[in-house]
Amino acid sequence: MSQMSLFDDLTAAAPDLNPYADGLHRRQLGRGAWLDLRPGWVIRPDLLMEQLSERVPWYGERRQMYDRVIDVPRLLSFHGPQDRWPHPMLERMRSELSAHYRPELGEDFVSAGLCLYRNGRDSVAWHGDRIGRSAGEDTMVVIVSLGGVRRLALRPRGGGRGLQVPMSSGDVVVMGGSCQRTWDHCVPKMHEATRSRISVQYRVADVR
Ligand SMILES: O=C(O)CCC(=O)C(=O)O
Ligand SMILES: [Fe+2]
Repeated sequence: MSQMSLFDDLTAAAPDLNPYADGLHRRQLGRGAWLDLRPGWVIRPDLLMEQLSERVPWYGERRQMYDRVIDVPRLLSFHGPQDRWPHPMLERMRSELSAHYRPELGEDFVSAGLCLYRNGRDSVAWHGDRIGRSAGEDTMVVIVSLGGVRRLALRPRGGGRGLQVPMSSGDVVVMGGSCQRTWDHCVPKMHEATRSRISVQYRVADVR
């Protein structure tokens, strides 16, 4: 094997990123909320998914629900600005997203929240990311989706017509403007068999 083809083989084995602005599309939701959709940002997303499944320190969470304690139906891992992040691609995505959105957002994304949906029974219930500044201010929450296809469902708070956005491996969805205050979102359970999925969410300081 020549040097060149050996080099090609090595680089071919790594996840990578397409230019973010290519194929980026904004959709206005109303009430000051919008979604940015960037399909196919990550190159070799399933490889990144596999590497993250192994390297991320996943933990389960239990929550009080009325008089019972129940398992949260997904695994989690949270990485703030002071932490060592478990994969260099997580930091590279953070800095490319920050560079793209900084002029509009006025600050950088600083945290990566990861969720692992092991199968179609794992899910996240209706909520807005309203812990911290996002309770009263516009912000952006970025979702990078890896692995099995799932849907992000959104509905206006207080009623009205909702929508569903399919998220495939390597796709990015950004919830922007007033979205966390004026809309709720969820990842519904699926009845069909589905591959596991990892969601990486980037947020600014003091937003959860
Ligand atoms: O799985 C996703 O992409 C969304 C997760 C989510 O909404 C959250 O963790 O706040
Ligand atoms: Fe959320």
